[in-house]
Amino acid sequence: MQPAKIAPRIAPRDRLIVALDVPSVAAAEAMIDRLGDSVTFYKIGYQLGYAGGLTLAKQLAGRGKKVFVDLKLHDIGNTVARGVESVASLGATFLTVHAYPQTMKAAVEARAGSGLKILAVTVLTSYDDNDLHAAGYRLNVSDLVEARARQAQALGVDGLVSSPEEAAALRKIVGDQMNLVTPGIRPAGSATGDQKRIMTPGRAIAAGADYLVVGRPVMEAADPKAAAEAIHTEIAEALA
Ligand SMILES: O=C(O)c1cc(=O)[nH]c(=O)n1[C@@H]1O[C@H](COP(=O)(O)O)[C@@H](O)[C@H]1O
Repeated sequence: MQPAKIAPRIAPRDRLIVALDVPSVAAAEAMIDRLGDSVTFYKIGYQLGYAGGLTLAKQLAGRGKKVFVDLKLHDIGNTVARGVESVASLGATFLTVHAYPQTMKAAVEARAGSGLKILAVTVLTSYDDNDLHAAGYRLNVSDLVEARARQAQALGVDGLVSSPEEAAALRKIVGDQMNLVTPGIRPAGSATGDQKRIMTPGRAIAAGADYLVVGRPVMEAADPKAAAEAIHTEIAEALA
């Protein structure tokens, strides 16, 4: 595959974002200790966020780690805006919102003047065309991802969350101005689980992804640090 344009500004080791999908701050801290220098960027989502994880997010940012707060906000504009302001005060780098126009507009306006970047979730990586149709959509995954990417770009959103399967097409649409953040990463041989649109780390980077979000392949590995380092090796090889 022809490598797509890759944003040069991101330090290679910051391209791996590990999802701290654990039930407690204690479990998260134990994993952070185990991973040590091999992980610079952590994602805190529903499971940990609702169990004290937002306080941990602030502490991690204070300790020099980058933090992605994954709350996938979607509400009336005023509520989204006030929520974004609260997350901005944590010192996080990324916050997710669902890619609906009112939500994206409110989030972008509310993050102004902070260091927080807004990521719009296009179509969840656990969805395929049949799942979208079952939810009442007439568009296929690729068409809906592209339509939402165009809306997000027009509204000034900082980045997109999609499967790496869409990364090459998205890069052509949004150029290198938006961060492409891709979950659905599965190193060769690892279990797919509930993900449907997946790629290996190396192929995702070659397709144009800026950041790879990885949960279970690192968090459930017998040696999480070795699993993270193996992903760094794949990323480095794809960038070379
Ligand atoms: O926003 C996300 O981070 C996200 C969007 C998406 O479309 N798919 C997706 O898997 N994620 C998150 O990425 C992580 C993937 O975890 P694993 O499937 O265990 O690697 C989870 O924390 C998900 O919540």
